[in-house]
Amino acid sequence: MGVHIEDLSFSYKGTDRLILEHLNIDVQDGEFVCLLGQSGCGKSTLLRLIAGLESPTSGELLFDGEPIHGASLERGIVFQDYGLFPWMSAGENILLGLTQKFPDVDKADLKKRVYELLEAVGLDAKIYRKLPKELSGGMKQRCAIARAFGIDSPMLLMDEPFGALDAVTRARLQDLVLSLWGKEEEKKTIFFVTHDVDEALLLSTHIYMLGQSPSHVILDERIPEEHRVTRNTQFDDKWILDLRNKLVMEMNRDIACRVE
Ligand SMILES: Nc1ncnc2c1ncn2[C@@H]1O[C@H](COP(=O)(O)OP(=O)(O)OP(=O)(O)O)[C@@H](O)[C@H]1O
Repeated sequence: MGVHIEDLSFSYKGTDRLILEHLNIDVQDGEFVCLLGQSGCGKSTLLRLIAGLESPTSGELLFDGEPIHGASLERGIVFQDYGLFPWMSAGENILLGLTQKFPDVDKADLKKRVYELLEAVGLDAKIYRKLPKELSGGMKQRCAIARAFGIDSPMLLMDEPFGALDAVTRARLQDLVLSLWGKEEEKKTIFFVTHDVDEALLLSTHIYMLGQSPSHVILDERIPEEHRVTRNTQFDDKWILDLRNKLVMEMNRDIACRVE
């Protein structure tokens, strides 16, 4: 489902510092959107607004044409720190999400679905009974992704989900999310926060770069289907390389503005 943001400004309650100012965003159903920008520029804040955890100070924020009022299972969230309850097993964490979303479905059927989801994210059935502390970071994030895709929200908000992972695990999970997103007939709309230009170019169909203080959109780039790249072709496409240079230059310019 699409998101339309018009002239949005935002300050956290009890403060008068503007974090976001005159922000405009237009995202269509099924797009994979990456939010790029320097640390502290307001990417997570924007995600919290779309999640319904904060409300705009002024301006318009519409989800599927309607204003957002509070959090909803229509918009799943995946955090960098996995967001798993430490006292529940991995399987129970995934099951909890399914029970909340599908309260009328038989528990045994939901449990079966948890095993299917574990398999879909490349985890052994034995993981069901493990506590999060017994799992590696990559395994925990696979569980969080299984939970998010299991809930089957039309929109997924991912806040630097791979930021704490090593490069190899990160690459595997990028491929996993892309393949889960790509194989769905009705694709989820994904908002994915990252600092990493190459990650954004690999994953997204649409990139927004946010500038700092207060944050606003400094670049809005859609990646046409014919220029979608894979890990192996990432550096072959001239159009993508030009876009990469543009993104890196804008990011550097934004850092320089801040330093001066
Ligand atoms: N609850 C809060 N109350 C007041 N200010 C906040 C709150 N949360 C974040 N901020 C401020 O809002 C600004 C934007 O923070 P935000 O976490 O959205 O940035 P970010 O781009 O996601 O950063 P990073 O990439 O480092 O995660 C920062 O200056 C931060 O200090």
